[in-house]
Amino acid sequence: MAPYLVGVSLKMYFSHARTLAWCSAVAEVARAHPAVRDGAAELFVIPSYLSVTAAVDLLRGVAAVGAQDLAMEDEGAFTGEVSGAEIAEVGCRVVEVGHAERRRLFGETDAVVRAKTDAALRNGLAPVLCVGEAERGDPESVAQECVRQVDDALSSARAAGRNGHVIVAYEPLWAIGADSPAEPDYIRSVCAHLRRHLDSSPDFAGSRVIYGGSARPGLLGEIADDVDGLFLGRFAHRAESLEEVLDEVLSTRAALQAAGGR
Ligand SMILES: O=C(CO)COP(=O)(O)O
Repeated sequence: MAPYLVGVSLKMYFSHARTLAWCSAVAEVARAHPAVRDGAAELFVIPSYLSVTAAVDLLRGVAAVGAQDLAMEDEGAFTGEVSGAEIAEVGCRVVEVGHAERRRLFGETDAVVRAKTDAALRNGLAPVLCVGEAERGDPESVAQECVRQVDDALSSARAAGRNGHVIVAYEPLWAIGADSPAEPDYIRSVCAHLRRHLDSSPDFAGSRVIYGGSARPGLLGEIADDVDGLFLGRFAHRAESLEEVLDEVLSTRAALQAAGGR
């Protein structure tokens, strides 16, 4: 059975000191947890840039670390930018691309997302490619729109003949920062469609689909058949919540195994 991927973005919520304390607490939880020890769960953590190298050290052996953004270029006169090359150099394995907040607040266009996805893959990083619809719709058309976003984001990398592992984070924009996630059936339907689509792309074999948008303890068991994991935000700010999610990975796998699924 493939491991569930449990990712956390800390966005810009924490100070450096709080990030270090959180990473230490998460490392302790993860080291002791059978879901991580036995490979049932795979963790990744995405702090802000300045905390990335400390997080790599604190989480070594228990969680991959990533950055929340990367430059389109690999080096040069680009003040304020951080290259995928440097992100990989300091030990990151993943990088977020095209998060809804970057699109909405910082003007990231589809062209930028294409270039950053290519930059991630060019540097051996797995892009955590964020896709999602602006408004709640019918799951079939939402899925088609998400597939369009994925294919658009991957198009430059494809044209350059790249392949690799992509983590598609399905995040309905209306569920980000909300009180509750999208309904389980809605999530399942969109994610199942996205998974079928990725499975038909041999150049990105092994790619996974995770759900984010007010994801929290209690959700995984409701959607587990059709997703490869969760992308958590606010509801992972307590290390205990992450522990609950890891508990659910074990109970969910046991239930699926008993039912002969996944
Ligand atoms: O955007 C998200 C993760 O990247 C989701 O954030 P929240 O879970 O805080 O809504």
